[in-house]
Amino acid sequence: MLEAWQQAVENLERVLSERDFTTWIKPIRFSHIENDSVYLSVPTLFFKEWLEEHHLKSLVDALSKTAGENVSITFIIREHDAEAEQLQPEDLIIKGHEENEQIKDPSPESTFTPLNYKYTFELFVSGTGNQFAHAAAMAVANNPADTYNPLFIYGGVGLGKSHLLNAIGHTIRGTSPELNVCYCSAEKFMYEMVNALRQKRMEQFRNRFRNLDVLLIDDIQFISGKVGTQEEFFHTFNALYDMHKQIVITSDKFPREILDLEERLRSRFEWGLIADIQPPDLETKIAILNKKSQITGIKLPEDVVYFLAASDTRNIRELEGMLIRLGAYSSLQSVPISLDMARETLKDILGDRRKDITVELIQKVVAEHCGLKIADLKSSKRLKNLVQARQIAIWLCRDMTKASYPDIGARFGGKDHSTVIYAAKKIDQMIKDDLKLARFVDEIKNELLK
Ligand SMILES: Nc1ncnc2c1ncn2[C@@H]1O[C@H](COP(=O)(O)OP(=O)(O)OP(=O)(O)O)[C@@H](O)[C@H]1O
Repeated sequence: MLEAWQQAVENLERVLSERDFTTWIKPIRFSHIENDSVYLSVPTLFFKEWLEEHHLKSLVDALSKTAGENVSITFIIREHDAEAEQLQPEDLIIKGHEENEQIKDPSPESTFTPLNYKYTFELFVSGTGNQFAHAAAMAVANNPADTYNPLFIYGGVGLGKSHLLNAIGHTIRGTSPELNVCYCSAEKFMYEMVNALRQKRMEQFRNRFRNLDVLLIDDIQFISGKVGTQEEFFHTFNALYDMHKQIVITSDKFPREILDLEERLRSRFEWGLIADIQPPDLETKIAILNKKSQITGIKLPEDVVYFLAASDTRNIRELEGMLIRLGAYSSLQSVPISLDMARETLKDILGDRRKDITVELIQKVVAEHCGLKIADLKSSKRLKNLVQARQIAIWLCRDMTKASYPDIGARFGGKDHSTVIYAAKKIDQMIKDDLKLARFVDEIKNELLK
């Protein structure tokens, strides 16, 4: 069986990438056979779990082939892998690991994660919610280590943190190509560290990170609860900070809210400037959509831009997702993007969150917002403010509920369905022409979606 194993390893070397083979197969040792299973020893628990998840099938296939029989494999952890044991097992577990090329590349000479070419300042729309973080990022990009250090950017998912971090990197690389800039997610930092430990090249790892001019670390909340990674990052941080090198960190939480983070790291994150990103308002969402539609070439009519911007999207990534979906649908089905098509195509995405919204709820919230009674909305009174409130309520019912036109008409005091269509169209038009009204309607929508 030992010979079969050696042959299997040789065969695997031919089919796997050099990187995968060196990293994952080479360190495996044949141990013994017990109860019809081949026992292979590996350096760490992390290694064992990784192999089980990613390479077990190829190992079993390769060994069964060379052994001429079906074999099963059991991994055991080698004793006395001293350096690797410095880390706690829970510190070695990579959660939600993304299998992209950069993360997969653990070789000593692996480069840092490349910057995303789409995430530049030119393509970032500054608006309410991100203005402060945007300005802080620009200041740091134009004067690294001379303004805010560290710069800590935090905010909810998909609101542009990575975009700003990459933009800082692009600007510095453009203006000061001599500076050594590293963009790296906290997850990748940990992953590289684990590999360095296993391959006994911690010195190389430290030299790489501690000789940078600019360290851009994305999603630092990932190191929460990971003791070994926090320790290493602490020393990296200190080394860079003491040498007046720029550090920029992003997180989905304020430093104090990151659980299981050592106090000494937490306080360091607060040494420089903390800038938050809040969800964008309607105008910013419209500007971002217009920018993305320019970049992607997916042309959106104005009413669709408003429809997307005013939808209850939680973040910009989702907004982009909807744009891409409309673009794909339009090109695959050869239909132009229109408001009706957008409603239909996105109903699954938007529908779910709206199932609790009823005509009655809309009437109540609109009446409250406009200082009217629900009965006024249902009446036939023609006072200007009343007519507009009624039309807004009807428009919201069409947009946010599944009620049909006749149904909506019936619940607004027995109006016929052409009145409902007219009201909805009127507001469609007014929203395009009157930003104040658009904002007002958006406020009511937000209230309904709370
Ligand atoms: N102000 C903006 N202008 C233009 N595009 C933006 C803006 N904010 C976010 N985006 C876009 O939204 C998408 C998500 O942004 P990004 O990945 O930077 O979010 P994030 O805050 O880092 O999210 P996560 O918490 O998931 O890491 C990207 O495609 C980005 O280009």
